[in-house]
Amino acid sequence: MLHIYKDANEVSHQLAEWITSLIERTLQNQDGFTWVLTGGNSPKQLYELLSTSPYRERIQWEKLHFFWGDERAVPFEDSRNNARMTFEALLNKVPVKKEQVHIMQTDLAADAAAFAYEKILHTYFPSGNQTFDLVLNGMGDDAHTLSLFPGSPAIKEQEAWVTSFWLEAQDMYRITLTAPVVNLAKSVVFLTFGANKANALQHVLEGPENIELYPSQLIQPQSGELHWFVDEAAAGGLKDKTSGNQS
Ligand SMILES: O=C1O[C@H](COP(=O)(O)O)[C@@H](O)[C@H](O)[C@H]1O
Repeated sequence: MLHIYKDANEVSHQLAEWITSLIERTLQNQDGFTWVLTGGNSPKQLYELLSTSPYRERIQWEKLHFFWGDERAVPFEDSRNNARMTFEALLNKVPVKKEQVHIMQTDLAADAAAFAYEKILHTYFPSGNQTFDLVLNGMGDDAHTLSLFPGSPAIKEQEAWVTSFWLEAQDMYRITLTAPVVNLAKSVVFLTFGANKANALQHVLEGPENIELYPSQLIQPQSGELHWFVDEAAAGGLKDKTSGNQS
């Protein structure tokens, strides 16, 4: 489902409400909530909002379990590290214990970190039939999501839930969840705003399938929900701007 709002600020506020309501509804029927966080720049305002009233008080933080969709294989202290950004914007400001938070261990070699992370995921989801309650994704202006970059080996992974690879363009290893594990989630939501994303969004939502060029097309939950929270600028290239179901 496509949700279009005026600007980045409104997208972030609306998504903060949507996520908080999802957590409240879910915890009425189960005892925990597993949430994959995204990195990059787009979610910073969202994270900061969630750490403040009314969301801070509404969310039962002690029942949440946090994961990341991807990581730059740089030390936690490095400003490019996704987990570091998330701690600064959210996790340092809310009452969560370290046992609830599962960062990708960038102090290990990337392939070892991926292997270790996959083991953690299988302890949470032993059946392998359904995974996270929520996956929050961003999308780059090149239509990448997570660290599933155009032309990268990670977009071809059909078995492993976590993989790693050398990203030549950024001179670093990346560690990422793969499409198979994300597509087993109950809800996946993309947070995408800015005119620089319009071309990619139009191709991803309305263009022919081409996952090599537009990896975000890989994210098609098998039984879960797929939502896009976007602003008018990012939606500028869409032929169909009606909020509602998109393929
Ligand atoms: O490199 C990354 O980019 C994507 C998109 O970031 P954004 O700032 O354009 O939203 C992000 O979702 C991912 O976690 C990150 O590693």
